[in-house]
This record gives sequence, C-alpha cells and structure tokens, in this order.
Amino acid sequence: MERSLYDRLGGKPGVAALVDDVIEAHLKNPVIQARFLPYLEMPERLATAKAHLCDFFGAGSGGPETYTGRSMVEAHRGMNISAAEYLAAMDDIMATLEAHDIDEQARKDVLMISFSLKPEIVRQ
Ligand code: HEM
Repeated sequence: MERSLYDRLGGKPGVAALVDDVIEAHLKNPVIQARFLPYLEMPERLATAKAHLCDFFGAGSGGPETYTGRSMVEAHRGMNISAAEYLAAMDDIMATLEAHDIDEQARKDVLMISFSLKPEIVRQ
C-alpha cells in the first residue's frame, strides 16, 4: 500500500516538528510576523493554536487525529489577510518542508492542499 502523506511527513512527531518550525518562520517573516508576534505574549493561546494546527494537518494528511479547532473561515475571520500574506505563509511552509527533507511529491501534496484553502483564509 502507498504510504499516506501523514507518514511521509513523519507521522505525529514529524507534523509537530513541522508546525513548530513553520510558526518560527512566520515569526521571522517580515510580511506576516506582525500577525504572530502578539502570540509570544499569550503562550497558552499559542499552544492551543499549535495543537490545532497539528491536528488539522494530521487529520488532513491521513493521520488518526481529529481536528477540534474552528473552520478556516471562522479562525481567520476579521483578520483581512491579503493574498501577499497568504503567499508569504505558503513560502514559509514550503521552505520548512525542504529544510526537513520531505520528499518532493509530499511537498507538492501539501502545496495543493494548502493552496486549495486560500479562498477560505484570504480576506475573511
Ligand atoms: C495554508 C494556509 C493556512 C492554514 C492551513 C491555516 C490554518 C490555521 C489553523 C488550523 C488555525 C487554528 C484555528 C483554531 O485554533 O481554532 C489557525 C490560526 C491562525 N491563523 Fe492560520 N492558516 C493559514 C494561513 C494563515 C495566514 C496567511 C495567516 C496570517 C498571515 C494566518 C494567521 C493565523 C492566526 C493569527 C491564527 C490564530 C488565531 C487565534 O487563535 O486567534 N493563517 N490557522
């Protein structure tokens, strides 16, 4: 049987390490860091968002996790995220996948899934 995307991302520990590093990248990315820096003052909220991100990507890639966070429209409502900010976030995701030596097909799969969410996240 073909390995699930979840397995190709390294399962639970792999996804958790990716989420940590993507958030780190967002905090350093001048296009979007202002959106994330306030969370350094709210460690509990950051931990919840990270746990939700792990479950979101876990469940979305074929893992056993259940996502209990808000819908993408709900989570990003009122932020008025621009297309440029969305692209900046995608850049961080793709660079992190490469840094973790995730194979090319898995990177393409993540790109497709993430890109398909654009209308639910931009300008909400
Ligand atoms: C592929 C793109 C994206 C995905 C899959 C995604 C996914 C998520 C998920 C699953 C959550 C947690 C929701 C919850 O805890 O209920 C979240 C929260 C958040 N997202 Fe995104 N997101 C994306 C893009 C963006 C972009 C481009 C920005 C801003 C530039 C952004 C800013 C945030 C912020 C600030 C939160 C925390 C919300 C809060 O708890 O107050 N996201 N996102």
